[in-house]
Amino acid sequence: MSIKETDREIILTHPTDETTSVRILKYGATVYSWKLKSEEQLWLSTAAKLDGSKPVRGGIPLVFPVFGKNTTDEYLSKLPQHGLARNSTWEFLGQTKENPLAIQFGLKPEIANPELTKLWPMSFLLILTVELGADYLKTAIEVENTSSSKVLKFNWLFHTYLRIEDIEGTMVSNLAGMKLYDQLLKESYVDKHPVVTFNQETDVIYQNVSPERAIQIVDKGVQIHTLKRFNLPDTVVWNPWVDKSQGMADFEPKTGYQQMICIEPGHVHDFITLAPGKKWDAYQLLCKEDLKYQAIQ
Ligand SMILES: O=P(O)(O)OC[C@H]1O[C@@H](O)[C@H](O)[C@@H](O)[C@@H]1O
Repeated sequence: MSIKETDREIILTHPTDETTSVRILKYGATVYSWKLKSEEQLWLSTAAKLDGSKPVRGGIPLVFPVFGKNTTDEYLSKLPQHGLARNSTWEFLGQTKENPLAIQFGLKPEIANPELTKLWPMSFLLILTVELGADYLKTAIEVENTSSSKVLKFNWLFHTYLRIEDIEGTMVSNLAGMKLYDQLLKESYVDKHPVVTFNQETDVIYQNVSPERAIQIVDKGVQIHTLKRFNLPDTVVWNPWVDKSQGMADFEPKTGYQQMICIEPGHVHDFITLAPGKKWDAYQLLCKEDLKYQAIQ
């Protein structure tokens, strides 16, 4: 059977290759494992809580309706960092496609975390589609404003933790020449480096990254992950390095920052505003592709 449902999760196995699978928790609709030909592609902390007591440290947590901690909006500012989608239990809606195999999860205020919807009393419907291909994983989101009178204002982000071998031998290509906001320096500037490399804590938001640019994670000259995006103009690049990892109780092992890099496609630099009854959609696609350096404009 290609789809297995338990109380806490859904496990998809590729119909023609049982070494390719994806596991999704109902809590947060969090993809927490993606094995491609037996090899795990995502990073997951060994101390991650998978019991619904806390957002998952690893995999692909979903960030909605706010990225980070908002301080200005009347309602969004009341929500915890990264919103309410990653700490709500979603409804499993079932299979939508057989080949490639796809399933859906839904979230609406009636079933979302009541402590949080109380703080952000908006009408919305989120549909997450997870599609498992023989050589890719696609996560697609549709947001609908189900209110008949109020505008829905939100951020969206796939908080993707990719597994890598060694952060110091890793680089990220095709972000050069982009404007970024450095969340640590609290400064904006244009990244003039030909590739992104890592030797300290990094927390930056690249803005207006063209969808034509496939973001590639390269380990010692070899492509290990390729990330494609639709309707997600911003890309957050995050690695907590030594001190920040020490401060996160659910980040284990403490040396784990060497084996992970978060490349997070989203719409976070500004808010999406949806008129009553309207829908917005976006996706990220993780795959493998030959190394391709794209021209810097
Ligand atoms: O600890 P959290 O809430 O999961 O956030 C982890 C990180 O998420 C990243 O998206 C942010 O850019 C970082 O600033 C943040 O530290």
